[in-house]
Amino acid sequence: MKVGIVGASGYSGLELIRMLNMHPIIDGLNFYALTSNANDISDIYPHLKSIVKGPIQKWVADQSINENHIIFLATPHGVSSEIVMNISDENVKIIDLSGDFRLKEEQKYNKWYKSNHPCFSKTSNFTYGLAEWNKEEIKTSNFIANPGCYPTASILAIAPLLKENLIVENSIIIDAKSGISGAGKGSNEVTHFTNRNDNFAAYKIHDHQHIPEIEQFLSMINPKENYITFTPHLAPMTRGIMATVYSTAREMITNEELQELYKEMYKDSYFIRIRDSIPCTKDVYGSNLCDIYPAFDERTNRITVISVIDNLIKGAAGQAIQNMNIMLGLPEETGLTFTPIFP
Ligand SMILES: NC(=O)C1=CN([C@@H]2O[C@H](COP(=O)(O)OP(=O)(O)OC[C@H]3O[C@@H](n4cnc5c(N)ncnc54)[C@H](OP(=O)(O)O)[C@@H]3O)[C@@H](O)[C@H]2O)C=CC1
Ligand SMILES: CC(=O)N[C@@H](CCC(=O)OP(=O)(O)O)C(=O)O
Repeated sequence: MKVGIVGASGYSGLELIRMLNMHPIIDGLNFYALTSNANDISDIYPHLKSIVKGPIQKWVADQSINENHIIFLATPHGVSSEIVMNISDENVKIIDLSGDFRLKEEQKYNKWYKSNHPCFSKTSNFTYGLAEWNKEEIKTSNFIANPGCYPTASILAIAPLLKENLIVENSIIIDAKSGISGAGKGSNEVTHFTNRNDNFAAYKIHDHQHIPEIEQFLSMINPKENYITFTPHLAPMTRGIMATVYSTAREMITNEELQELYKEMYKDSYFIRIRDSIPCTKDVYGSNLCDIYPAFDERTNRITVISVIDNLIKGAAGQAIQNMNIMLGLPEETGLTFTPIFP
């Protein structure tokens, strides 16, 4: 099985390389990038020396396709859609990590991504790759839109409550914190050390591209759910996302009942751990796990759910490999059973 990673020089691409290099059924990796160019990937990433070998090449539409059975697009939005637009081979499997094929309404894509989609009609071929809720569809798909990092943490936290119709419509507030690697490898004012170290900041209030993605999926679970309030923050850490999700309960529920509901809902989900203590980002650091802790506050009638993931793994590359496993008929955890890194 030969796999191509487009965007191999980026952060998610590097995580794909690390994990696919240990994957039991993958026997060839090809690397592609835009400007990065090297005879061997370890020339630009010395930490890979004598472990991973292979040149970084330019992606050349149909020629590069033929070199691979599966393609991961770890490329920015706008770039993934350009690449897909120029692929004519319907048999290749594509897993796109960008936001280009997640939204099912063209107007929403153009509005929230602030650009016109070059091939929106191709979106209907893509399945949203959140395996905990969509596994059957993923099994029969050749094209996967891998969920965004914030949507992964947020949807996994709140979906069980919507499925059981336990919360008041449009009462969801998501307060999310991300490590800086979520912004990719580029260096700019946002990622600058002095702006991020010892600092905490909110951004894109009411304007983040993950708002329609979360709303779209939640409304599929419960059609009455239309609008969320979502505020992302940058935390002074390299990796990790914590989503703290608040909603108003229709009726009183005990913490024990919440625990039972979540455990039952995710009993077949290898990567979800329902916690009876409050999780932190390091509990899942470097793993494909998502730890979830639900709690009811009888004074306010609100439910708080905390969810933590590693943005580069369950939020990107690990979830993409989980999807590949399911597409290939393998157990979803194949090659992904490593423990988190703590401390
Ligand atoms: N970082 C994260 O936590 C998450 C990221 N994502 C999504 O995953 C995708 C990748 O993100 P991330 O790894 O952070 O990004 P990076 O900025 O770290 O890397 C982007 C990569 O794309 C390559 N690239 C850009 N344009 C082209 C092109 N025209 N042809 C081929 N390669 C190209 C770059 O190559 P070069 O080095 O040559 O410039 C680079 O390797 C994005 O869509 C992002 O939104 C999703 C969830 C989480
Ligand atoms: C910290 C940080 O900057 N995070 C990125 C999310 C990365 C991601 O998942 O974005 P896509 O939906 O485009 O794939 C952001 O807020 O835009």
